[in-house]
Amino acid sequence: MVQVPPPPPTGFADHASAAEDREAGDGPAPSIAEGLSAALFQSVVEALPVGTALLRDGVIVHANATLAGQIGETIDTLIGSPLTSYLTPADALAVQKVVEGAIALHGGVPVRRIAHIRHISGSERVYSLRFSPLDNGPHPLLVVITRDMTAQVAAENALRAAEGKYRAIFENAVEGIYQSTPDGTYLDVNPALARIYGYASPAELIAHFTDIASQLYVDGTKRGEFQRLMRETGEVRDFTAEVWRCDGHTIWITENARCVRGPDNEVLYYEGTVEDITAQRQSQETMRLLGKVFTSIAEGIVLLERDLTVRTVNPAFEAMTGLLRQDMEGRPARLFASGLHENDFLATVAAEVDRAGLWRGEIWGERREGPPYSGEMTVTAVRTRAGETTHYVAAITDITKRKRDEEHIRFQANFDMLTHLPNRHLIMDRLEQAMHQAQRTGRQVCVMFLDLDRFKQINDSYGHSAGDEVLKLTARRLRNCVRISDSVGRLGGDEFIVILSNVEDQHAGAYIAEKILYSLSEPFPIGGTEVFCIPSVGITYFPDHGETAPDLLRNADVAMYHAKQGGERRYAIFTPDMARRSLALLTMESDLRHALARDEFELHFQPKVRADLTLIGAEALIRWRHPEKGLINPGDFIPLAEESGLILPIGRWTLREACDRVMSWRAEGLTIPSVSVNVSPRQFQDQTLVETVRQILVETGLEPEALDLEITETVMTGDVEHAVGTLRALKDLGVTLSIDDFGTGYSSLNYLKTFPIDTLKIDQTFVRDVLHSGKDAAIVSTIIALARNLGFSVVAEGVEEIEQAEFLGSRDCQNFQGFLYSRPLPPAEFTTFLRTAKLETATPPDLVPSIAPGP
Ligand SMILES: Nc1nc2c(ncn2[C@@H]2O[C@H](COP(=O)(O)O[C@H]3[C@@H](O)[C@H](n4cnc5c(=O)[nH]c(N)nc54)O[C@@H]3COP(=O)(O)O)[C@@H](O)[C@H]2O)c(=O)[nH]1
Repeated sequence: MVQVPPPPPTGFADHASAAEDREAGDGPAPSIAEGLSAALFQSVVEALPVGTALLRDGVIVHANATLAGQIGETIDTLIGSPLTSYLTPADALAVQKVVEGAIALHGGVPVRRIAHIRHISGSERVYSLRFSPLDNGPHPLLVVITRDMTAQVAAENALRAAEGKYRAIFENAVEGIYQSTPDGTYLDVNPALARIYGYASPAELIAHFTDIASQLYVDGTKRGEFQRLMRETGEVRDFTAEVWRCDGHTIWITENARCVRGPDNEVLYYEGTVEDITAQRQSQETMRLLGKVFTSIAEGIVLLERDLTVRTVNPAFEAMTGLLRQDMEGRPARLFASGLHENDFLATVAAEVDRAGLWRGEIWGERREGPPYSGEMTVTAVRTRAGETTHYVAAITDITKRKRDEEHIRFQANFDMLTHLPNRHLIMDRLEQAMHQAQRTGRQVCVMFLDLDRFKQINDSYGHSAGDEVLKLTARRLRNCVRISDSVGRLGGDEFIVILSNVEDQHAGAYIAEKILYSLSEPFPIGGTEVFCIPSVGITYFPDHGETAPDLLRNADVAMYHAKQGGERRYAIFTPDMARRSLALLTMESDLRHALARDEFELHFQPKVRADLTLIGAEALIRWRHPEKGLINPGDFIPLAEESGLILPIGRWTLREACDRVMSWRAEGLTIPSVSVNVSPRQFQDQTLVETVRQILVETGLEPEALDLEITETVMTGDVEHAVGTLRALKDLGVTLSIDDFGTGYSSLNYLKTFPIDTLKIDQTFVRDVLHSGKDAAIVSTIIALARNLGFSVVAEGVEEIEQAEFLGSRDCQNFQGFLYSRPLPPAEFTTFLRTAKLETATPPDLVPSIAPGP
């Protein structure tokens, strides 16, 4: 049975009105308004837009129309019903607890619950139930005000859902998202931005940045640019910048941001997104670089479609072939010179690339104009991940020059560049081949070693290009002297080799040597003049004179050396004895190298006298006191010293020793008007000769006019201008000059008048037979007359008999040197000679021409 509640207290209306007024408030229940009539209060409650009920023990004792409408029942139906009966079970339980705790509520804080009220129609709506106790006691009266919250809760739920959604986007976005202040701090950032900038969390990032301009951007001006855009346009789009990461590395980002403004258009903050485009930029950069590689690489690159039409070519290919990219693109590739490759060559190459992944080889490439080029081509395939070929890349290098260079190098390796004859390497190879052939046929091979006798002189006198010309002409003449099946090679310098293969006997060598000597005895026309350059030829035969190519060559060299010793226009066939002598010479050369240091040289002196036995001078003649071989005469070692170059230090020693010796004799009161010293051709060519003479004169104190230098006629051949220059320079020092062995060489009468000569020495070979040979007598008479006419002094050497001296005197030669007066003497003996011989001593003026020159 429903217990009828007592009538509401007078204050109910007041209370309800106050509850309506303060429905959102959380203060204690207001006191019942005073001054309102109960009826009016009832009306007010009835009119309230919120449901209102009085509950006692949870049962509705009073309800207004709004509550009735909210439930869909009449007020009468409601009264007497527990409020919880209109609620969902879960809510009913919660409300029941509130009702049960109503006593505790009294005088306390109103309690609000959200609950679902079931409408009679079956629908449910969400309400805010606000309970306020009206009195105390075991069964307090509760005012409950119900307000429909369905729309608000739905809106709040929707908002929450939306917020959750956007928060999730914010939290999980791959792009960085931020809100930042115009003065350069972050208000909020998402985890992605923290990640991009290398921070552990958004909070760490936000805490770190106090000035974005200086802390974020590598280029400090970037932030200014960002802000300018914000100011001017309110947004930035695709704003690219390089920024610092937390770890000190830099990355590239792109930003899109906008300016968020307040109601007064003031800037509240910036919000924007950040994308890390480092990888993208790197790949763009890589693409850019690859593009650059493609356009700037020196190799020609052709990109081919699968069907072997040209996709594109690079500039290097255009430059290499003259073919234009626009003419090639989209067309079947024309890479190879027609006629030099099979028509389907490219297809064959592509098939090989499909099979093996690569093709590499040499090609003849086509050019737009001109001959084909020699190319090195590498073709590779561009494949999909699935392995399907989409393109081919052909890289081509023009190796025409390299090929030519290789050819040149091959030529250089085998041929002498000057004469184009086979060089040592190739000629030795040919010799070996000829030896093999001879072994098979039982025949012989003839090896001829040639050396041009005066080549060095030509080189020194006329220059290297003249020397080169002589070598080229020699090569041509040699080739003309032999059969096509024979070989001619150049070993280097002025050394040539001729190989006669398949010779029957040992006459062939001599025959060809004669032929060569005859051919090379013809003058060589060089630069408007003619020079002579005759070879010495050494001959060996395989197998008699050596079983290996080097042996044959070495023995031919030995034979050649002997031919040279025998004079010009000579050839020699090798004999074992020659080898022994060569060895002796080699040993001597080695000893000679040590002789100066070991002080093994000495000078002997031979007087020069006038017919009245006045001493006019002495000739210093070198001797070598060999520790084992005893005294060696200059004839046996001077040629070797010349050849080896040792003559230069030996010559310097001789000069100094001769001058010193004269000074020593003078110191002993023995006067020698003049000392003659031989100057060999090699010494004469030496650039330092004049300075050496000057120095020695200064250092020894000998007056220049007391030194006479004997040179041979050979200086008149070759570079005469240079020779005259040297002679003049020597003369300028004050020394006198004699031509030694006059009549045996190539004296040109024309040069005789040019050369600043003082004395002609008639060679002893003419003097020797002057009494018995009319010709020699005539030559001697002629030389004397020539000297007289040219204003030279004349000395006859090799005078052994008084009759010879008388004959010479009768021909107006008054100066003599020879055994008749004295042999060359060692210094000590020469001292005795000076002291004991009954000789007058001439003073230097006595050395001037004995016969005055004619007008
Ligand atoms: N570059 C140098 N050459 C030199 C030097 N010393 C000598 N020589 C040259 O060596 C050649 C041989 O000289 P040598 O054996 O000393 O013979 C000289 C005389 O001994 C010899 N002579 C002198 N009188 C007679 C004689 O009456 N009968 C005879 N049978 N021989 C005689 O003649 C040589 C002197 O010759 P020359 O120099 O031509 O006056 C010889 O060519 C020397 O030049 C040196 O230091 N440096």
